Order: sequence, then C-alpha cells, then structure tokens
Amino acid sequence: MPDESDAVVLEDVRLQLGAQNFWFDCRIPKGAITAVAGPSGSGKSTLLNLIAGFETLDQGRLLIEGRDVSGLPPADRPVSLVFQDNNLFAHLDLFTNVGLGINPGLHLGADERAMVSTALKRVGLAGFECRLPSTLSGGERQRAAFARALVRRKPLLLLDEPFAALDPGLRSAMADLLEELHRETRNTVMVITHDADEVARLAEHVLFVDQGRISFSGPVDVFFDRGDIEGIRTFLGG
Ligand SMILES: Nc1ncnc2c1ncn2[C@@H]1O[C@H](COP(=O)(O)OP(=O)(O)OP(=O)(O)O)[C@@H](O)[C@H]1O
Repeated sequence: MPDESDAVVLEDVRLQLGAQNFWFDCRIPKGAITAVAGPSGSGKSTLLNLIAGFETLDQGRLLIEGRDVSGLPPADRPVSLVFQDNNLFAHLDLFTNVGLGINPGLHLGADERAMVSTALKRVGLAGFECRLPSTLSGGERQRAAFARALVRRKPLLLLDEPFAALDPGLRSAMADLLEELHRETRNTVMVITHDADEVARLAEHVLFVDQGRISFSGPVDVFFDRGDIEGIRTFLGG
C-alpha cells in the first residue's frame, strides 16, 4: 500500500512503444532528490514522460501524492517537467516564456512579475528578459527552461538532463542552485543524469533503469555499493 512518505508510486506499470516494452514498479520518496540513472535508451525519459502524462500507461496504476493520476492529462498533474531540448515558445521573449510557468493566461501581478525576474536572475539570465529563445545559446535556453520550472512551484519537479548542454562550471553552478532551491522548498525532485559525480552530489535516492525496468531503487550510499549489478558497475566506470 502507498504511504504518505511516497511522492510517486508506480504499481505494475506497463507500456509498449514500438518494439520496446517497459515495466516500472517503484516508489519515489517525498521531499527528496532522486537521481534517475541508466544506460542510453534504457527508458529514463519514458519513465519521466509517464509520470508527467506525456505517455499513457497500458496497464497498472500511477499515484502522485496519493492520488491516482493515470487518466489525467499533463496540465492537471502536480508536476513540472524540464525536457532535454527545453521547450520554450520561439515567438515569445524570455520574460513571457518564464511567466507562462506561473499563469498560462499571463495575467501576472506585481509579485508574480518579481518572481519571474528573480528566477531569471537566479539562473544567471538577468537582463535577458526581452530576448527571443532563438538569440540564446543552448545552455542559456536550458537555464531559461529551468527558471520556468522554478516559478511553477509544483510539488514534483522532473528534470530530464537539465544541465547536459552546459559547460562544467555552469553545470556545477546549476547543480548548486538546484540543491539550494530544494533546501528552500523541500519539493520532490527526479533528475535524469549520466554523471556519477552528479548522483553523489545531488541525490538522496537513486533509481537505476536498465532495459525498460528498474534494476535498483534505494538510498544513494547503497547504490554506490552495488557494483555487483552489472549495469551499475558500468555506470560507475568499473
Ligand atoms: N515513441 C516511441 N516509439 C518507439 N520507440 C520509442 C519511442 N519512444 C522511445 N522509444 C524507445 O524506447 C527506448 C527508451 O527510450 P528513452 O528515451 O526513454 O531512453 P533514455 O534512457 O531516456 O535514453 P537517453 O539516455 O539516450 O536519453 C529507446 O530504445 C527508444 O528508441
């Protein structure tokens, strides 16, 4: 039975995409940062897309904060997702793109406008308010998408390799920012990463996805001791 310490529960969730079969059965602890790791093509993005509602499960049950959301569209789920390829609206400036995170109708009060400016400042994009996404670098677009997710303040934040396009210095600064924001909000975060150092630095809990299944779910210190699981050994460079 799900309990109150679970933010997300996947119960016997099955999905087929083309020739690929996925089976997910796991719990994500509430208020923690969970790293989602695993080989390329193993199903990490698919797992996040299922939780966010961009994929629909064929079978099973998906609970977020105790509520069965299996039949709900993405907009009705208490989730904010940052994709690998961000997803900013090309014809809208950055202020508007981030403001949409707060209110899709863009009726923003003074406090909300201040929240947008603060979020842009925190990701290092103060002064970029009037710029269109096409005039930004890949890393800047990624940071803008992160700012939009921050202002949404949903209980569950899903990040699909949010810092992949950034150089090591910025990557580390964004990881610091994520940690800092997490300390402030204690929301639940799931972050896909290919980087073992990032897992060690950010995560309290780890899910390891391999061939469409979860081959490990547990605390981060246990994860680093599970070199006996072949996929994890490879991930850790062993
Ligand atoms: N709509 C689809 N139709 C058919 N196959 C799909 C579809 N979406 C994903 N797949 C396949 O499912 C597998 C898992 O994809 P997914 O994007 O979840 O992997 P991933 O672990 O996030 O990979 P990466 O680390 O490379 O981003 C891949 O083999 C992919 O080609």
